[in-house]
Amino acid sequence: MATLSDAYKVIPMTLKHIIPPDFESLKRVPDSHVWPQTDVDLPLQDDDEKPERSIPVIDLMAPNAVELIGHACEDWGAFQLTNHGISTNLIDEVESQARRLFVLPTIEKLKVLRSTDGMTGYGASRMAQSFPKLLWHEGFTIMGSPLHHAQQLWPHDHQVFCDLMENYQKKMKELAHQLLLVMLKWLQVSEEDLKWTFSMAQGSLQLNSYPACPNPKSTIGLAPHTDTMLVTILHQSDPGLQIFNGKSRSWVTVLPVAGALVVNLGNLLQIFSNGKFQSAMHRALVNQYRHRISMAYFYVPPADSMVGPFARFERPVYRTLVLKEYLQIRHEHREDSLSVIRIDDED
Ligand SMILES: O=C(O)CCC(=O)C(=O)O
Ligand SMILES: [Fe+2]
Repeated sequence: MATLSDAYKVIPMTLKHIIPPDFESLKRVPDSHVWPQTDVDLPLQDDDEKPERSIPVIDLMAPNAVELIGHACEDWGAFQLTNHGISTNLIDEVESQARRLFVLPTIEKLKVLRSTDGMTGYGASRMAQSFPKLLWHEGFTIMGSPLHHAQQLWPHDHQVFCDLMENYQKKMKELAHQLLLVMLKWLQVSEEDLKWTFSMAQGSLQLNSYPACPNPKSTIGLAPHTDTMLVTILHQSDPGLQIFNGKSRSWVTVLPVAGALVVNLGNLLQIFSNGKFQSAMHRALVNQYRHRISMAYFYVPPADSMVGPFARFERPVYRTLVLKEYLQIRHEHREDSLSVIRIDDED
């Protein structure tokens, strides 16, 4: 079975794009990180968003959860989820371990720098190299056990970090699976259609750090993007996440709701659902006073699995291809990758 790491080996990053700056030492935003105003035109303000304009908050245990989730996937490609069964305690502990990592001196964090063709470890986001400007962000990616890296950071004190990160991934994987079953039900697709994914699915946990920024309006944490995989389950306790509302053509803030997790759909679900579900365009803004941490869990099929609209869709609007091949297209065409695999109407 080919893994995601195998697939990304052939799509290496340059070192320049992997090494984040020593944010702590920056008293102003360097030119390399200054974005054109049009890209950060909506500064984050506590009072500028009415909750009803933003993505829905859905109780997973509600009797009509399937319908609510189905509609949210169609209208927004994202929602906040409560009553999901993951304890607040676990989430808080994982966040505090993530913070423990990111507040280490840069020289320590560079000990676990991701390699140019690697998936795991410390570094800038993979998406960094597709933009002309750099991002006010640093990340740490985990797939399974983070032991190898954790023991380099904390030779005598890494067990808590490892146990929490492994436990969190296990819980996230179960929740992602459960959510996909709900989505399949709404799409009237049998579980069999994603059987291979379910039995071989991998996941990756992306810890995100957005240090407090001297001039938050001039830069961006994560530039607008959709996620590539099936679903992303995100925790944020400080605001910063925004989702693009295609209907009103505006960015809406996703204010953190205590205990809720944000679910957003990736490109693969848009493909599998034949465009009935959409992958949500989103971005992360930075702020002047708080060092914001978020945790994103990506649920990923094996790299050699087939990706295409479910068989129940008689007129597929996307062609079916191997995930590895899609990842290459995605790398080359970024947000246009779904149009590249679209089947034209006249055929
Ligand atoms: O930090 C956030 O709110 C967003 C993170 C994100 O979009 C990602 O990791 O892909
Ligand atoms: Fe994302």
